[in-house]
Amino acid sequence: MKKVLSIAGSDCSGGAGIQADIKTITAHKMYAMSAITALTAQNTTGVYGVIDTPPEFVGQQLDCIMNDIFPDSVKIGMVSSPLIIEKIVGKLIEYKPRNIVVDPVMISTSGNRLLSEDAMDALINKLIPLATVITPNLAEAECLSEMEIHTKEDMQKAALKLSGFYDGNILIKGGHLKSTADDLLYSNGEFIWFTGIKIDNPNAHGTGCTLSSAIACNLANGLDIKTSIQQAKNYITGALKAGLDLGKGSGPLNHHYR
Ligand SMILES: Nc1ncnc2c1ncn2[C@@H]1O[C@H](COP(=O)(O)OP(=O)(O)OP(=O)(O)O)[C@@H](O)[C@H]1O
Ligand SMILES: Cc1ncc(CO)c(N)n1
Repeated sequence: MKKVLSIAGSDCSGGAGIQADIKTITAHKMYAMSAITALTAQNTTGVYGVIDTPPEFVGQQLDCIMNDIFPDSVKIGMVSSPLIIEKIVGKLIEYKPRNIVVDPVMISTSGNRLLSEDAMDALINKLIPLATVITPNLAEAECLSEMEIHTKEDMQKAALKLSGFYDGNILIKGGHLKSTADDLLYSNGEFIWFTGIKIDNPNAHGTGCTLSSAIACNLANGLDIKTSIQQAKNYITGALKAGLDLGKGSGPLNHHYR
C-alpha cells in the first residue's frame, strides 16, 4: 500500500483542505496521513475563522509520521505563517521525502486569505524550491509572477517568469479561465496543455486540493509527472461531472464517483 502525507489545513465542512486530501487519497486506494497546519471554521459559503497550529506542533506531527510510516509522496497545501513554513522546510530537509507537491494556497474559492502577507517570502524562497511540482491557480500564479493572467498566452508567459526562480515542474491551473478548463504544465523547457471542457457546475469547493493530492497519489505510484497530472485531471473532471450538490454556497465534489 502506497502512503501519502498531506500537510495542510483542516476544512471542518469536509470539501477542501485535509479532508479533501484524505478522501482523494482513499479514493486512490492509498494510505492517507495528515499533519494539520491550521484549523479553519468554514463551509461552502466562506471562511469564518482560522487558528494556526503552533509551528513546534507541526514539527512534532511530522516527526511522528516520518519516523514511523514514511510517505511515498507529500502534498502541501495551506501553510499560513512564515514560522510554520520554516518548520516544514526544516523537516523536509531532514527527512528527504520524494515527490513533493506544493499547492501554494493563498485565497479560498470564497475569496478569503489563507496565507499571511509575510509568509509569501518564505513560500517562494524556502518551500517552493523543495517542490517536485507546484500547482498555482490563476490568482496564485498572478501573485507569484507579478503579472495579470487573462488568456492561455498569459499563462505561458507567467510560467516562464516562474521558471526564473523555480526550476521544477510548474502547473498553472486554468479552472478560472472564462470558457475552458485548460491547465498548463511547464517542464524542462516544454509547454504541455491538459485540456478540459469547462463543466457547468457551481460546486467547485476544493478542486485545487483534490487535484494536488491526486497528483501526489500518482507520483507515489511511480508515474511520471505528465501521466500523473493527466490522470489527476481525469479524476477531478469526473468528480466535478458527478454533480454533487451540498450546502448553500460553492459545494464540494464527489470524491467517490469512480
Ligand atoms: N468548471 C470546471 N470544469 C472543469 N474543470 C475544472 C472546473 N473548475 C476547475 N476545474 C479543474 O479543477 C482543477 C483545479 O483548478 P482550479 O483552478 O479550480 O484550482 P483552485 O482555484 O486552486 O481550486 P480551489 O477552488 O480549491 O481553490 C484544475 O484541473 C481545473 O482545470
Ligand atoms: C483548509 C483549506 N485549504 C485550502 C483551501 C482552498 O480551497 C480551503 N478553502 N481550505
